[in-house]
Amino acid sequence: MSKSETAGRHARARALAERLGGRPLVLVGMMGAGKTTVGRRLANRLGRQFLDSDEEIEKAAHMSIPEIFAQRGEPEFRAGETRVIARVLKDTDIVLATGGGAFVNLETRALIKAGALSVWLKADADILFERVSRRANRPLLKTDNPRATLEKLIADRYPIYAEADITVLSRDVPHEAVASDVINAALHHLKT
Ligand SMILES: Nc1ncnc2c1ncn2[C@@H]1O[C@H](COP(=O)(O)OP(=O)(O)OP(=O)(O)O)[C@@H](O)[C@H]1O
Ligand SMILES: O=C(O)C1=C[C@@H](O)[C@@H](O)[C@H](O)C1
Ligand SMILES: [Mg+2]
Repeated sequence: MSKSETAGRHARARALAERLGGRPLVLVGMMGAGKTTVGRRLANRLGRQFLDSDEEIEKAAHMSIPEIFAQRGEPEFRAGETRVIARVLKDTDIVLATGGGAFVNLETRALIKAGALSVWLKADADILFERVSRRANRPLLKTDNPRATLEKLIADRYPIYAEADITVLSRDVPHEAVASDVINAALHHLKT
């Protein structure tokens, strides 16, 4: 990347940090969309703290997500997710990566919509399936046909994710490039 491209990239990140003011930036979307990996880079570029709701829940429960699902069940996980997101959104100067189901929950979605700029990281089923297949840490996909389960989740959830303020395609390009796409789309959204 040339010096002027790098300078332009820094300038856009600074401009977005200013325009966001005291609003958290929240990434939503399916498991494997890249919310955690892209979110970390985004926070770094914006000079903000990065938080991940899945990690916060694991810390609070002293258990991994698969253990929480197995020992407490999904409803308890969702209740914990809402609590954690309400708590971390009090801190405005953050980038928050949410778990894949967080925005689908009515109460959690209302919390995010009320105070944050929400960004849907969207990817198609082939990309998501390839990415989530790398690690067996998604309890919702522990079914006889994980691909069909993923497609059902996509069909159910995409109309809901579409309620986010902005949609950005999570392409199979370096994470930095997806982070740049988020910055550009957010700047565009906040200008209009
Ligand atoms: N743009 C990308 N190109 C290639 N691989 C990617 C990209 N974004 C994410 N990945 C890979 O996909 C996998 C899942 O990404 P990540 O954990 O960030 O997703 P997530 O949206 O946080 O999922 P979850 O909802 O389960 O937490 C990781 O191995 C990550 O490196
Ligand atoms: O899509 C989902 O509902 C989930 C995604 C993960 O981030 C975790 O929050 C958990 O595995 C549930
Ligand atoms: Mg994640």
